[in-house]
Amino acid sequence: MAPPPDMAKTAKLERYNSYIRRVNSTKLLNASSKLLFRATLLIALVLVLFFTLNYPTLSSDHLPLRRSFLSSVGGAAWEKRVRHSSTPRRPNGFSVLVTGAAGFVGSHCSLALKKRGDGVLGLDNFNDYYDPSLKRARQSLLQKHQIFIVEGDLNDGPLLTKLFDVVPFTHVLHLAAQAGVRYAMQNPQSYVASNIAGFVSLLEVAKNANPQPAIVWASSSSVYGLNTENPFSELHRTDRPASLYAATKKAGEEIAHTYNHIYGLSLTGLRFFTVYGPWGRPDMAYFFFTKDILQGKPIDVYRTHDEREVARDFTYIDDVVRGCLGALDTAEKSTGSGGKKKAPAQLRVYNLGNTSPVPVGRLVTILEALLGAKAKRHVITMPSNGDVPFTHANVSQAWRDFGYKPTTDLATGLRKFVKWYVGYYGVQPRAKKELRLGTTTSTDRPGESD
Ligand SMILES: O=C(O)[C@H]1O[C@H](OP(=O)(O)OP(=O)(O)OC[C@H]2O[C@@H](n3ccc(=O)[nH]c3=O)[C@H](O)[C@@H]2O)[C@H](O)[C@@H](O)[C@@H]1O
Repeated sequence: MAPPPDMAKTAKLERYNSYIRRVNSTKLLNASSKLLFRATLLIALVLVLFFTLNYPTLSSDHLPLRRSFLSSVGGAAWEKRVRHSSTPRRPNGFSVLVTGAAGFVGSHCSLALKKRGDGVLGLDNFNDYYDPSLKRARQSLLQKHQIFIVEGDLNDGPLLTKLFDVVPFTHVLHLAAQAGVRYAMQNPQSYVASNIAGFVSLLEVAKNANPQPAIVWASSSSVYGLNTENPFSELHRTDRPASLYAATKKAGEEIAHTYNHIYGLSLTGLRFFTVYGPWGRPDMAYFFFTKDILQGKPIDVYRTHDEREVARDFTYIDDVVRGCLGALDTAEKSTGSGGKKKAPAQLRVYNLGNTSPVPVGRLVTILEALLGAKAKRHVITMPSNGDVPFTHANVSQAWRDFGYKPTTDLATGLRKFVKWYVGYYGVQPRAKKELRLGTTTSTDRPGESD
């Protein structure tokens, strides 16, 4: 029997309503799964960006990805900046790639080269071994002098290749490194990554370049290690490093030999002796002693196990810059091309020191006078941290080959450093008046802080 018409209508309405509910819930489901999908995509993107930009090691696998996110590399405008920065402005001027250009020695050398008309392109990874804002301030200073620093890592082979594709560098001044003797016990891998893997990465690209550049690079006085002959000569033993830092620099010298031997690269290693001065490195003793003395904090002054004072051949930055430029000026051309050696090439190593060691206690006394504040000296026996008791350079070879002659004693150099320090950090030393420190601004040129 057929239902009465009213009931049939109600049943139809009921079926219609349930159909609408089904359609609505499907729509709702579709909408929420779309939302879920988008949210997941967003979170994944944020995670990729986070890990890419914060990846803490120098793993080359991740660098191209990181670079493409930073997107500062490549493109016509970028290449134009790279070329402009590297173009010399004097006849027969050099075109120099300065690695570690935002570093202490790197920034000073870049400015000195630019000033005399050479083209300079910087490369720096702006790592946070010490306050990166100081590196950024040096970068701004270089930028004012038309020096462009490419932000990238030595272990990024494709980036280095790209740079050499764009510019036929005549020279490389390789100063990028993991510095610091004592920190090597805390972070050994960073020394291997920068000073060994990074150096090999650079040499691999340089040997394939056409023309091959001549390379001048920073070794270290620490390679003398447990050497007791005095003053240190390039002819002395360097096979007893006291720290991993020294071992990686010594490894660099051996690696330089290999690339010179196989590929005809012209290579000059410079053994720097405790370089100090304006725009210096905050991890070095003279720098953090200054900070701590001003803040009334105690400082550790090391003495040797046989109760003698620890001493260093502290070398002022301007002297070292002259040494670096002298080494570049006398570097012969590499002899290979396209990865093939054509003839024997130049291989050199030089001490760049001050030739007059000063005990650390004396350094503190000079700082006290300049700052007008007494240091809270905590004299302790040198911990087993890779430090050596003394350094003392014989620089006769650098003098003979490029006229290297240090001219700045520690008191003069520290006065220039303190003058820069108080200007840069905006502090007032009590001795300001007596010592005529004056003030300086953070825009002072390195090497011209007097
Ligand atoms: O000549 C070099 O090759 C090296 O010079 C410095 O290494 P270092 O001489 O140890 O310089 P600082 O760390 O500034 O130490 C200077 C002196 O102060 C001493 N010192 C350091 C720290 C401290 O708390 N107390 C102290 O008495 C050290 O033993 C050393 O004798 C640089 O840090 C290295 O990167 C560089 O390669």
